[in-house]
Amino acid sequence: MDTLLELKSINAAYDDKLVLKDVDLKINRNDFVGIIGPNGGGKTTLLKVILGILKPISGEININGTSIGYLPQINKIDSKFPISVRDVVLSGLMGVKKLFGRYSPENRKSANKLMEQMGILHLKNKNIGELSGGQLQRVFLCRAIISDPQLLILDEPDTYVDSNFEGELYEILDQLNDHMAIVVVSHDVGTICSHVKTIACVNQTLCYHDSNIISQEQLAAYNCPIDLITHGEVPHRVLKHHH
Ligand SMILES: Nc1ncnc2c1ncn2[C@@H]1O[C@H](COP(=O)(O)OP(=O)(O)OP(=O)(O)O)[C@@H](O)[C@H]1O
Repeated sequence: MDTLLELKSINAAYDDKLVLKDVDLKINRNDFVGIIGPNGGGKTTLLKVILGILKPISGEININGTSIGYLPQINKIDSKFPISVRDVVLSGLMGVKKLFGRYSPENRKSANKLMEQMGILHLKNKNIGELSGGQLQRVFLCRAIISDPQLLILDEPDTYVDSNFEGELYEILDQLNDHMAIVVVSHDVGTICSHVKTIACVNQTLCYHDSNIISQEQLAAYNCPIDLITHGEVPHRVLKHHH
């Protein structure tokens, strides 16, 4: 079981406000981890620490040279920046060698294939400022996976997508999980639990749950807010019971 990433006793803060406290997390090849927790609980901060965007005040991070693809929260992206859909997707290859400073025909082919798979090929020459939230989300998902990273990190990938694409999105993630580890943050506990393999609940501290089935009692014990759960009536959002 190859470890792609390990965090040990991480404390992270903004100014003097402690946001993550004594967090341990290990991601192995083929893991599919869902990160849940209340608003302001520190989920995005945890991703920032993993990505090296935020330096923790203490603790140890072992990345072991793992390549990481990242889908940021779409509402935090400045879509006024003048760049085409195709160029955003290709920019996911920034670390990959270009032929004479240009993207190779293979690069362009894989960008087209991904855009087709996500249903956005017809938008390839559009400026990203002209897209809807759901379209933008697909563009940035293509960008995150085009380099075929060992670890894919997604911060609320389903915020703007409709329920049709949400199903497709998780099918795509399932396929990718055959050869890459996935960490996904979501507020939709029901949806996330039915797709991931394990769950980490983040509310300043991190509680790791080695299964995708989690009861209300366990959520409460992990300090995760029960009001995150949508009860009964809404299809596909019923939380599985613990056996
Ligand atoms: N750049 C920043 N400067 C100061 N405080 C910040 C900054 N970013 C986040 N915080 C604070 O840190 C805490 C954790 O924020 P974070 O974004 O990690 O939470 P989250 O679990 O991702 O929340 P949400 O579910 O609302 O996206 C919050 O109290 C937030 O106000």
